Amino acid sequence: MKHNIEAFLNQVKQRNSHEPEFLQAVEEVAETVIPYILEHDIYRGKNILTRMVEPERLISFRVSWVDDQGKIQVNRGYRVQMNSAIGPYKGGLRFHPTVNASILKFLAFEQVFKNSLTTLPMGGGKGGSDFDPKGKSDNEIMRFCHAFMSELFRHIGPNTDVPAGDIGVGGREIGFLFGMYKKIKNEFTGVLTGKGMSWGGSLIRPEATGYGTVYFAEKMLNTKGDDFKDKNVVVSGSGNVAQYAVEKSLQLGAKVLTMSDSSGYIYDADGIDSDKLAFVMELKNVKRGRIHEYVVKYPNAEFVEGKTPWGVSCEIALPCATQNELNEADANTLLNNGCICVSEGANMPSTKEAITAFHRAKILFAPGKASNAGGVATSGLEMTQNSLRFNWTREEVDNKLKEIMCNIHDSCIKYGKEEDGYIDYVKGANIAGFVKVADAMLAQGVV
Ligand SMILES: NC(=O)C1=CN([C@@H]2O[C@H](COP(=O)(O)OP(=O)(O)OC[C@H]3O[C@@H](n4cnc5c(N)ncnc54)[C@H](OP(=O)(O)O)[C@@H]3O)[C@@H](O)[C@H]2O)C=CC1
Ligand SMILES: O=C(O)CCC(=O)C(=O)O
Repeated sequence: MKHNIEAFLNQVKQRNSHEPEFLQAVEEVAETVIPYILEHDIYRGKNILTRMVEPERLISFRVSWVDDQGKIQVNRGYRVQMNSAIGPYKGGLRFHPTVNASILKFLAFEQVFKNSLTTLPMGGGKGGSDFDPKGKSDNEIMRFCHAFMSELFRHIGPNTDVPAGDIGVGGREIGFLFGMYKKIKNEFTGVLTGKGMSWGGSLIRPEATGYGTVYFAEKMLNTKGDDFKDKNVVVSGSGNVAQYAVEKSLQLGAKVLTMSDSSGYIYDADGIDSDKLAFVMELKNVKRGRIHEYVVKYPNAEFVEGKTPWGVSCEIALPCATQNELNEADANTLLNNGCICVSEGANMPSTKEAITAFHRAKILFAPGKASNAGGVATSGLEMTQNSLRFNWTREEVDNKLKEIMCNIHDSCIKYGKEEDGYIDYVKGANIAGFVKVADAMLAQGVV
């Protein structure tokens, strides 16, 4: 068994030697899925995982645009179309200076499993650019988005590939991207999700990833007869996912102590209540400011520069910023401080060593592909509403989101429950995600 995993990983390493994040994501899946493949005749000898780690298509393109000084700028754009066995490619666009093929392939690979877990008919993809939105004017953002879509449009479509937001891409960017797609194609279709409410968006989509992450954590806690009430929660990030993870934690009666951005974190021992959260939302979504401005408004809180918040004592940790933001030392600190539950809002925020520490301590740990699947699931619901040309109410969408998160939790138990009763959510999510995609690939033959 060990030999099969090593041989497989060596082959993937040879082909993708300069892609550490992609290799990290593949390794985590291989370690849990290869044993399952070897135990099941229908999957053995079909090279399914070898096919799944090779993107069906990886598009890279030049994005030229003019900045406010009249200078011509050039960025690189990408779309990784990873797997379309169970539906059109689906996954976000990330605008961040660190974006490269490795990051987008890891995200697209994770997306295949995540989308399968939602039970909705969506394949996996991801895209973006090394464009840095920080400090850019609205007009620069618009010109960049229009230039990006002037190439991307030929590779996507409502039945082909449906992008959405991710880091650096929110409602504003989706609007500009949609506007250019509509102009070039002369059609009004559900080609993107995360759209505004007056032009095809779904209620609850902005909230869905953060809410879903908390719904999943609550389900995990329920297996121990526990819940969010009166728990101390530490959150990283202050963007879309973090904001709504904080909101839902507060609604469930928890006390949220931290939020962060790439400059550091704020620690508010009195708790970030709903008024303080409204301030953060205005600061981040409208003023596009930095998290340290929180302590100017709320001087009882402190700002810790250049650090992540994992040293703050808590029962529940919600990493909602970025990949590999929580390492082994952080995991041990969280465990020593009494943390009992980690639910990933971000994609792959915990390193492999951190996950091993959580598993060894047998605490509740949910990998992002299960716990943050509420975002893409609600994108799937947006696609359904677009096809129906009908909008569901806030309550209807929220109930469907809860049901989907509940089903994902059940799938993780089905494939991840161990003999001693401990639930390995990593194993559960990987195998459950794999089975549906693998069955579809087998049915469709070698294509
Ligand atoms: N939006 C969605 O629906 C979904 C998002 N996700 C994942 O959730 C995570 C957050 O995404 P989202 O909230 O949408 O993105 P946003 O752009 O809205 O927010 C990102 C947040 O993370 C921080 N951050 C980004 N990069 C780093 C870094 N290198 N170090 C420290 N902090 C960093 C940002 O700080 P700063 O402003 O300083 O850069 C910001 O606070 C990502 O991993 C994304 O892939 C997963 C599922 C769905
Ligand atoms: O809503 C979507 O399609 C994308 C969400 C996403 O990028 C993710 O799940 O990581």
